[in-house]
Amino acid sequence: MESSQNPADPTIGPHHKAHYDFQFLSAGFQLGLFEALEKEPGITREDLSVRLGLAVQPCRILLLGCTAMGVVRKEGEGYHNTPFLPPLSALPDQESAAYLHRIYRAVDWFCESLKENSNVGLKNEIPGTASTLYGRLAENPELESSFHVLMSSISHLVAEEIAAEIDLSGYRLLLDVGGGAAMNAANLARTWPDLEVTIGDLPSITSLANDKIAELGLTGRVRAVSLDAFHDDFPVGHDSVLFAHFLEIWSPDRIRALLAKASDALPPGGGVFVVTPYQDDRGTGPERSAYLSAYFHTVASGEGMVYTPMEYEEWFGEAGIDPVKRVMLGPDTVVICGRKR
Ligand SMILES: C[S@@+](CC[C@H](N)C(=O)[O-])C[C@H]1O[C@@H](n2cnc3c(N)ncnc32)[C@H](O)[C@@H]1O
Repeated sequence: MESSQNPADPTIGPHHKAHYDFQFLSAGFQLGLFEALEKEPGITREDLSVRLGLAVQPCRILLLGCTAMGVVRKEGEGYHNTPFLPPLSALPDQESAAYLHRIYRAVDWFCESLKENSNVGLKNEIPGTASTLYGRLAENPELESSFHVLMSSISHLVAEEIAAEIDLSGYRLLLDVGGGAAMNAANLARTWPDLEVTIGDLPSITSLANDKIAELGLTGRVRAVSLDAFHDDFPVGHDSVLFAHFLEIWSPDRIRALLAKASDALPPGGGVFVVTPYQDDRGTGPERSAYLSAYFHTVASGEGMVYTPMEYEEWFGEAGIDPVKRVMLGPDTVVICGRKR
């Protein structure tokens, strides 16, 4: 039996109270509790209530929940973060926490989204008229910038591994479709000194990406251009295409169309690399594939989910791309590598 089918505690117990745990964590981030404890370890409850702008009793309730969960520790009268927190606090700075809070609210519409087969969470919680999260972000510049801060911090966790594990030694010009704020492009360009990278992303992102590229001193080898992957032709002349954290946003039909477009734009032997969250081929997990699928369906697009490597390999075949290998990056991310016939 695969581990994803065999959770440590198979009872419903921890799950039916999970909304409380989540609220303690979410409030801790939003109110700056963990940041305050990082700056002033051992601070007392009374001082914390002043720092966080909370009345004494609400602050006490927050601390009770966080210590009960084990994310905060009390020693004498002072409070400390525990080692359970850093993987989380590494992600949400205040800006990202504000963004995540919106997403948490939107995911509350999961059941309605399943019934309507549509991203009801996006429609009800993120202002704007576009049908996808990315379109609505373009309508909300502050939210868009928070999204990219957060996305970069998530991509950062695997970006170095991607650069270490994907062999681009045979390629000179990579097209990074939906490349966002250049996290992967920058790492790949640093790893492969002969490589040039074109990031194709929505117009609202390109100047953000180009500023980042300039800041990293990579202008000349990395550039961002405006590309709507569905409606524009892919720029010509590239010998490899990267889809990182991109294809899973979309439906199988749209993924097939994107892979066909990539294949058409490449010469024979051209490389195709899909970096995506991992779902095992039997469709049983891991957990992160389930969470992210709920997110894509309820918020991001209403049409995507985390697919299995086997599905990508079939879609590669239909597009005239031979699957070459799968590379796991930790337990939750896979790179599916292919070569155009
Ligand atoms: C989940 S982010 C991934 C960013 C980056 N590849 C990474 O791994 O960090 C998805 C990206 O797709 C872009 N995007 C969404 N719709 C797009 C479209 N139609 N054409 C091109 N890019 C698009 C978004 O702006 C965003 O930067």
